[in-house]
Amino acid sequence: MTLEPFGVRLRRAMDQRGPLCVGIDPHASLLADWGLSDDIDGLERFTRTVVEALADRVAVLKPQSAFFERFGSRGIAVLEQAVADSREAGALVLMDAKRGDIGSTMAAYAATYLDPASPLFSDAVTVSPYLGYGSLRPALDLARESGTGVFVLALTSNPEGAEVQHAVRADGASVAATMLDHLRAENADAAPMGSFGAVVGATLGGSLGAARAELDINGPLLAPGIGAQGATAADLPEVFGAAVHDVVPNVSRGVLRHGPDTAALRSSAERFADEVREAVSAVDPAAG
Ligand SMILES: O=C(O)c1cc(=O)[nH]c(=O)n1[C@@H]1O[C@H](COP(=O)(O)O)[C@@H](O)[C@H]1O
Repeated sequence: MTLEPFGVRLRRAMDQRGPLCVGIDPHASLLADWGLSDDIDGLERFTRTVVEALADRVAVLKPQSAFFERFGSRGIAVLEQAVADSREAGALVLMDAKRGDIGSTMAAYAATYLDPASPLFSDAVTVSPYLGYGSLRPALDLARESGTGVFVLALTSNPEGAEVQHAVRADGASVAATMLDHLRAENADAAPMGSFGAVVGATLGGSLGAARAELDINGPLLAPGIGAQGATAADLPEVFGAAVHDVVPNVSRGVLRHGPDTAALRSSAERFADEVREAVSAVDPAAG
């Protein structure tokens, strides 16, 4: 079965479920707060609880691979199950793996997450372009073929990102703006939105500089940083301007800290989703 392009599926999910992405980040400290052991059983129970609470209602779930890799092959098995169960319940799965390597190795990462035959097959994956945007080509091509998506780190939510991402090339363009340019070209002619997204932190306030004018990539903008990193839904219009209509805000710890109670996880996700809806609806899509 061939999937519709990821951008089509994502826009539909955003319209139907609201644009929120909830991260599945089983930090050791969260396992402890939930009364779970820091072992494979704790990981499995934490993950199953989040998936059961949210996969039938949020647009996107974003498992953070690092927290599963930490437990070796049994952690990966929990991740595989979470991906399958989440997709089965109707959530799109964005695998947060932030892979990036030379093209020939990138092809193997692409096969891991974007080949429908893979046990970790996901709807989209995060990648790092800092070996050069062109090194991502195998992932971009496989995503196009398999109806999946790729999210490229452009302006990350952490303060250390600026030294790389705001660096200016000989032609005057910043590194981040260059990534956004590449993505715009990748998404050209796609409707209602392309499958190739950028990661732009919700924490960046007014500090995007010239890159803010480059956010119109005709693709999704994953915006982590709401909740534990200090940003709020109300910050989104200032950071993104009219591009806020393409933003998929991510909250991980801000929701997860309400577990293990299922109802509390759900109402927290609903609250964030309502706040995002309200902030986004206040922005005129035609505004600059
Ligand atoms: O790609 C990401 O998701 C990401 C990019 C970024 O710039 N900043 C960022 O925090 N993330 C991820 O988003 C999640 C944020 O988690 P919380 O701070 O708990 O909401 C983590 O899984 C991060 O790895």
